Amino acid sequence: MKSSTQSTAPKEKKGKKVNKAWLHEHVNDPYVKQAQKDGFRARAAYKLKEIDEQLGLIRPGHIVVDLGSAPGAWSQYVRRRLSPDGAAAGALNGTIISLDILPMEPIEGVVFIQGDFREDSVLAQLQETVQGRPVDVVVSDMAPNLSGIASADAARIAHLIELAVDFARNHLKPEGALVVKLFHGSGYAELVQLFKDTFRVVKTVKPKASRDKSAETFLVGLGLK
Ligand SMILES: C[S@@+](CC[C@H](N)C(=O)[O-])C[C@H]1O[C@@H](n2cnc3c(N)ncnc32)[C@H](O)[C@@H]1O
Repeated sequence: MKSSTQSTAPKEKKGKKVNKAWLHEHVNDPYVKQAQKDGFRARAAYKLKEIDEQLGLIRPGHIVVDLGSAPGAWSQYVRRRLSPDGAAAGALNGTIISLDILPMEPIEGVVFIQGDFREDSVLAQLQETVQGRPVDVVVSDMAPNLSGIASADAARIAHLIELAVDFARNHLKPEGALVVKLFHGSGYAELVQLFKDTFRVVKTVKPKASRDKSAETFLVGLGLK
């Protein structure tokens, strides 16, 4: 794993000026600095941390599935939550299964599956790894590569979230929780409705670590209907 704390840089198409501005903001970002100090691979760790602290989702003994896990900051956070002393490599009380299209540097005790969550064979591999055990928490930070065509991008995002909801419906404990990232814009209302149809309680959270100008927000479903 690269030693620098990762985040998503804007694509080249807007020119070098944008990338320079992004880089400036990135290196001065307090969450980037904190992530380096705390040994997290990405500032994204603080988004899940805040959601977890607000709603008390992840506890020692849990089985947690992390979808779209690379480079691994959320998995690192969950790993620490499942250690009795909160240590990065302490005894692990629980199970973490992480999945991403991209490779991910190993995290001690975390089972990693590399593959596209949209593919049946990858879902089958995940199901095999879960071994029929009821899952406590599913978290998904999956974000597709965006094309810039709003309707196509919204459809891709919605598809990934629908698949995560299907997985949660089939594998979560009745009182389990699903956290997904989604973006304001077209398709948002329908996805909130899908959550309301699936879960007893639905919350939206915009963590402080999620940049104000980013349209991203997080939906949390608690307890299957
Ligand atoms: C914002 S990053 C996740 C960051 C991660 N939560 C962390 O804390 O390090 C989004 C991830 O979703 C993954 N992703 C996007 N589409 C996917 C798919 N269809 N199947 C699996 N992973 C996917 C990307 O490869 C990318 O690594």
